[in-house]
Amino acid sequence: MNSEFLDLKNLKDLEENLFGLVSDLKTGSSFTSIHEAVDKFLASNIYAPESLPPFTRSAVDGYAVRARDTFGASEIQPALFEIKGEVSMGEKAKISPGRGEAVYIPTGAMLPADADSCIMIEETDRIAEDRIEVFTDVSPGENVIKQGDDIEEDELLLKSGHRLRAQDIGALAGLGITEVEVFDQPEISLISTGDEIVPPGNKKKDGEIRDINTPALAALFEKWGAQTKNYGIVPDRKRDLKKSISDCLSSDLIVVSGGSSVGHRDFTLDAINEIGSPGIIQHGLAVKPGKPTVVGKIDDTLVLGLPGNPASAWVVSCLIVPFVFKTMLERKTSALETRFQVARGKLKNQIASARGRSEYIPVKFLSPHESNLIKPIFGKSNLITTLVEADGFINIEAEKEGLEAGTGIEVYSVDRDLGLHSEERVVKNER
Ligand SMILES: Nc1nc2c(c(=O)[nH]1)N[C@H]1C(S)=C(S)[C@@H](COP(=O)(O)OP(=O)(O)OC[C@H]3O[C@@H](n4cnc5c(N)ncnc54)[C@H](O)[C@@H]3O)O[C@H]1N2
Ligand code: MOO
Repeated sequence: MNSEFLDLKNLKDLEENLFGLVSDLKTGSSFTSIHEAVDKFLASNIYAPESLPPFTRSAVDGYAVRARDTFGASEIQPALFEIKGEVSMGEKAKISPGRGEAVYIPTGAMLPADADSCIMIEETDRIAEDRIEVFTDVSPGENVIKQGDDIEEDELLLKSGHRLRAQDIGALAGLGITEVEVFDQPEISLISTGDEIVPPGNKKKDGEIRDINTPALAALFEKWGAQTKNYGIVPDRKRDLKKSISDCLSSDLIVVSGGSSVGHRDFTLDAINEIGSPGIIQHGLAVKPGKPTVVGKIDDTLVLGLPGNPASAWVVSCLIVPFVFKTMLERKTSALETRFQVARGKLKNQIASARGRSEYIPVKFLSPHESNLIKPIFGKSNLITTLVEADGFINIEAEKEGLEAGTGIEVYSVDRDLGLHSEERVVKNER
């Protein structure tokens, strides 16, 4: 193949290739405290070791009774109950109500053995030290949280591969699970290439450009649960690039930004092929932006060569890296279900698109709270503020020549707050 003509594969074919490449990459696991576990991925199923709640409890402040004794009670014809005592919070219920008897119970306390329901205190009137009138009837189970209502002993709570959220931590704590087995975070090394690229904090000379990709991608990958290592900026010399990739081979994934095309100073391809096998798996992706994407593998490390243009590097990362993660962590997914947050939008403008590559266009919700109108944010893939302005992307499939105004379409975003901050985040009023 003349290397100047890329063999553009579509995303689905790439995923099939990747699945084979990644599924044999081992992700270790270790036990971690639930206090450290948020956002980590479970490495084993979690079953409830006990029921939650562990005992049947009252859902109200009131009286524990036998429901059948309240039958027919009303405002006009209250039922009379004798108070037998009370249940203390945090203790075993010792007194049980017999026929026509009530036991005072606070919200959350253990229901006495023979009681099956509770009456709210405001439905009663204390007419003597040991006597109440009850103005309503209750049915068995009313105002009661049964043992195991939350979860039964041995029931599956969370599946392996699930990414732990704050509410999950609460459920684990409630069940007395203080440590969980989680997958080790995949390690991603980031290498930026280009003689013109300088660190963001540096003074720059004419012709130099500050590094956008490494900081942006490190933030993105960490948000997805990876550990990132920033190798730094490597000049456009094959020897240097080979050394930097070789230095990072202990990582699960190496992401090289820039140098993925076919220019005289684009060495990603050669570097990967020369370091080890199997080397380059694919060069060229039928995605716009992102055409010169490189995928390779050196021993047990996957290497992703991203186009240097910031929007291209971003789109390709969004399309490929979550798939790699999911495959590594679960080791059983054959297709990617959820890569992004998804919302429905309606195109304000007509959009043209060239056939041949599946195109990803940044869009912005015009009025997130009233309608779902979206407008495309056009700009070359060398720009970054198009992405800052955007709420997400739409996809125009490779075989389509564009979309009509008014078309309803899915908007994909890596942000959880899809569309909610459009108004505050305007970078340029009109492009
Ligand atoms: N003859 C051809 N030229 C180009 C083609 C092509 O098919 N034939 N494809 C174009 C496309 S599409 C893209 S995308 C770029 C990809 O080029 P590279 O991956 O080799 O990337 P570079 O040349 O190193 O950089 C491209 C561009 O991006 C800037 N850049 C690079 N790294 C960073 C960074 N970390 N932060 C900010 N900006 C970065 C770099 O300065 C260049 O302007 O190739 C086209 N050319
Ligand atoms: O594919 Mo390039 O990534 O269009 O800008």
